[in-house]
Amino acid sequence: MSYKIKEMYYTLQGEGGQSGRPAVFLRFSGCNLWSGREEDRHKAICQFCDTNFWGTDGENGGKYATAEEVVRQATALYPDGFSKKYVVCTGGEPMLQLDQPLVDTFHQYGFEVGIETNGTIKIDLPLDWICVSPKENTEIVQRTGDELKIVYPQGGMNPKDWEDLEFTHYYISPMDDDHTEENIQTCIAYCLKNPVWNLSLQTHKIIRIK
Ligand SMILES: C[S@@+](CC[C@H](N)C(=O)[O-])C[C@H]1O[C@@H](n2cnc3c(N)ncnc32)[C@H](O)[C@@H]1O
Ligand SMILES: Nc1nc2[nH]cc(C(=O)O)c2c(=O)[nH]1
Ligand code: SF4
Ligand SMILES: [Mg+2]
Repeated sequence: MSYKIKEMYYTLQGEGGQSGRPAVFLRFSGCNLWSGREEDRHKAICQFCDTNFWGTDGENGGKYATAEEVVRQATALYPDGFSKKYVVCTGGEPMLQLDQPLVDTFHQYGFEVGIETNGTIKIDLPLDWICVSPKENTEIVQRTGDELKIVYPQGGMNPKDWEDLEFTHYYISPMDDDHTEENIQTCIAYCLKNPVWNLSLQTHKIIRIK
């Protein structure tokens, strides 16, 4: 299996329960809810995406022929001799490409493996951290994990409808759009009223890292 990767870079996890943790971000190209082309955004199932996942032209992007090649590149981004490495598989939709050989190889090389997924594809992989971020008008088949992270407000989506799923942490993350400041206030008020939900900020945008 080969892998189409938009970019791979070393940074801090900006969102959710692992926020602040150094990690390699492995951004796969392609998504099942949007082509990634601006001219298609208005007809996409997911229209608010903040990410360029089209093609393989980013930092360390490309077509990788083997899992070993991917993991070797990820390892090279870390300081030498650190044994609790962490890779966040994202995209695009990482479940279109992430497979057992790649997860196994990351584990062999001393990585914990996390994922940021839209939840429309069932995960049958031994992952160390699963973040599901559901999108309106999709069927969520991955209904368990470590964190459920709802981008809010998101059309008519009601976080209450998601409280029965089996996650350890429940996060509300402000929609980044033309009304971000207002959305942050809406999210703060929502968490204070509904304390099952904790606020997650996109801290990498605040501190201006990738
Ligand atoms: C770009 S997505 C890639 C992973 C996967 N396709 C997904 O949607 O979870 C990474 C994270 O960014 C979030 N996200 C995307 N666009 C956003 C926006 N405009 N404001 C806030 N969060 C956003 C997603 O909900 C997801 O949690
Ligand atoms: N620093 C940083 N943290 C992130 N957490 C989730 C991200 C994503 O795009 O999946 C992301 C990202 O793009 N950058
Ligand atoms: S599902 Fe994720 S990657 Fe795909 S368009 Fe939506 S936010 Fe972007
Ligand atoms: Mg991002």
